[in-house]
Amino acid sequence: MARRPARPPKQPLRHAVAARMTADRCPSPPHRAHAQEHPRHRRSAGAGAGTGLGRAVRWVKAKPAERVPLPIGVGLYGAGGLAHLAELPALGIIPVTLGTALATYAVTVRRDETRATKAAAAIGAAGTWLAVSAELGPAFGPHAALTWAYCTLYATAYGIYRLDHGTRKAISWRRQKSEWHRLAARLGLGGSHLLSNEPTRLGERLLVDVTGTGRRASSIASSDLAERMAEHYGIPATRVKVSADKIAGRVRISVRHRDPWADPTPHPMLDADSEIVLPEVADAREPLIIGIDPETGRPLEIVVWDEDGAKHTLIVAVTGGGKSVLLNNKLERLTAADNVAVWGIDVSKAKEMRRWRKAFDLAACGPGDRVKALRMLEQACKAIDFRAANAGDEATFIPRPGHPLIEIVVDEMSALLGPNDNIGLATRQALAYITSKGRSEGVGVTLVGQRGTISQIGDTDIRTQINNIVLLKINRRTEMAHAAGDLGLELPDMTRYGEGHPGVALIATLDGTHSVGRTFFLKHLPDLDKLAADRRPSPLEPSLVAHLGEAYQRLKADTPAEGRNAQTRSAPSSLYQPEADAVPNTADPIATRMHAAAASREQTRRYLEALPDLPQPDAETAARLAEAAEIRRAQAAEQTEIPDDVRDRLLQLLAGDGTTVRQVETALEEMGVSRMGAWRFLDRLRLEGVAVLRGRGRGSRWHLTPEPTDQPDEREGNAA
Ligand SMILES: Nc1ncnc2c1ncn2[C@@H]1O[C@H](COP(=O)(O)OP(=O)(O)OP(=O)(O)O)[C@@H](O)[C@H]1O
Repeated sequence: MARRPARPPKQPLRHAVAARMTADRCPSPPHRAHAQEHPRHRRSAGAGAGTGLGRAVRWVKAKPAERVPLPIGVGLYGAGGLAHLAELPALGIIPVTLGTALATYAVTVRRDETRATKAAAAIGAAGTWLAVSAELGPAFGPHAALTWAYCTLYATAYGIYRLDHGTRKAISWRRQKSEWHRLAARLGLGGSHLLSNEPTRLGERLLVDVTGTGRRASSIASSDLAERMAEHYGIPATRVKVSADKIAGRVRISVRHRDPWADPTPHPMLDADSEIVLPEVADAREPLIIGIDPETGRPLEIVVWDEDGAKHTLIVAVTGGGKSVLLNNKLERLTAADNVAVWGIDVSKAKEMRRWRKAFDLAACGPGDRVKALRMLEQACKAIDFRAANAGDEATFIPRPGHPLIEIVVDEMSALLGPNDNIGLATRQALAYITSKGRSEGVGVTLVGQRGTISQIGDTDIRTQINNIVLLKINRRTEMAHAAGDLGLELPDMTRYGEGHPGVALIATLDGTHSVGRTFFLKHLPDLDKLAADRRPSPLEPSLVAHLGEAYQRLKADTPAEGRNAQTRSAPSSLYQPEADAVPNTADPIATRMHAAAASREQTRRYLEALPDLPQPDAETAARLAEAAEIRRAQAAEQTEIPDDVRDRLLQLLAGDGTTVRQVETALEEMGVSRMGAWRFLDRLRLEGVAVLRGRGRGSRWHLTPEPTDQPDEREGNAA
């Protein structure tokens, strides 16, 4: 059996520690002082050790940017002397110099034109010196005047070289690298190398190669390195962020020397000197800018729509964490967009929401508007069904002017979704439908509250459909897990990140990306009034308006006076009669559950039926709305073409006693026409004067338009 080689004897601990300490103090580049102890430096330190030339080489290599030109200067002077001794012809040197300068310029100009010019100029100057000294001798003139001239000119050139931006950068980079080596030894990262160091607005961002440390980048990122660096710089631990780079063996370290949250950032629309400029007209298809990352100066953005459809967003923070300010920022952008119809709901105090409502398509503001909010959500469900049935070639709804994304914004979500009464139940059901089906039909939801728990959101079915999670100031890390699930454990700790400042927001998406920044300071009510003043709601597509019908028009017309009695439209509590629907206590648990479900459905139905209707608009408004609806209907009919087979079938149905809409829908469904399509075809026939609707409500029927009566002959003929 092969014997394993004997292990070398273990070093005494004292020697090992002494050797490590010497190595740890090692600055870069390597030096002889600890070459014996530091194996990685032994090779380089040994080269040329002891000889004068070796020492000179090491001296130059220690600070190459500063020292390389010095031996070049001496060498060039010597070369001038040799050229004179060898009696080289000056006229031969000049063309060689010119050729070399041109070749150098041509090779380097593509990479960096300034450097190419400087290199060509340096070669030209060196060639000129060689030519002059070959001709005259370097010590030509009284008191070796040519030598003095050379020294003066070279010293001047060296001074210019030291002032050059590139030289200063190289010197500073070398210093940073050697400083990093000293710091790394103190941080337990001996053997690591600085790859880059970029200044940021608040400090610096380092990229470090840690392969030489023998540790994995991920283990270094999750170690206490951030805290130790913060300790070194004397700053809060939250201002140092260490993360593994996407290339293995590298870590990224961001150090914010300045307090990022010291000053609020005014809203760009209210600040003429803002570094971020917001477009006057926003576009829902682009991320909406709601703040700024103070470290990079990059905008803090939130996505409301992408190619996969509308995004549902959950915004969570403790009281005073900055929810309203963030929401104001989002509403400002949504109402500035010409392809978004905002439906705002806040059934709590709704102080801020009331300021924006004139720019909303629909709004429910205040505790008395719970029923209205429910009706709005029901309309959203109808809109989803309608858009799904009339999508044409669009797999996913694409927002554009006159065909807008419907963004339902619910502030104080627990007030709307939390109550366990029948309105609460129906509201949660409607919202669960919207969040699960609305994405591809251009209906998005924003929910705002203090916690991301099911008791606040109301339903797991709603919670699981959220795509964007926005976290502001929170008290406990578990709150992040409530809002973001497992993802919450991987995100920056928002209990500490903002150092207690409100408005510091983390925006995370379910695919794992996140960004952090601070919202623009948009809080004061007069500022909201100023911004909302000229904003008008984006209109829905006319066909959808026609489909939603009178119920939508009434919601639109319902603009209650401020401070209306909160009780006027609240649910009559007497309707809830648990005894009436008592579930029989049977031994079969499935039967008991079925009974309970049926009783609950029945209660909800009775309750909703008994809810008072929204107030009727006044006569003038009603006439205006009816006229507008009629115009839109006529426009839709004008754009409708009836295929011949459908026209024949319709004429058959209309002949005789006429037909009901239901009969037309059923007949055309067999021909692949949607319900909405059936309505449009009937409207088209009416526009053409072929069909007419008689009667109202359920008893209404469509008939062929009677022939004109002022043709007595024909009538008589017919009668005959
Ligand atoms: N981006 C910000 N920059 C500076 N200060 C901010 C910012 N956001 C919020 N604040 C400060 O925090 C305070 C509370 O903000 P906000 O009203 O938005 O919190 P909230 O979470 O909505 O509170 P509540 O739950 O009580 O309604 C504001 O009055 C403002 O002074």
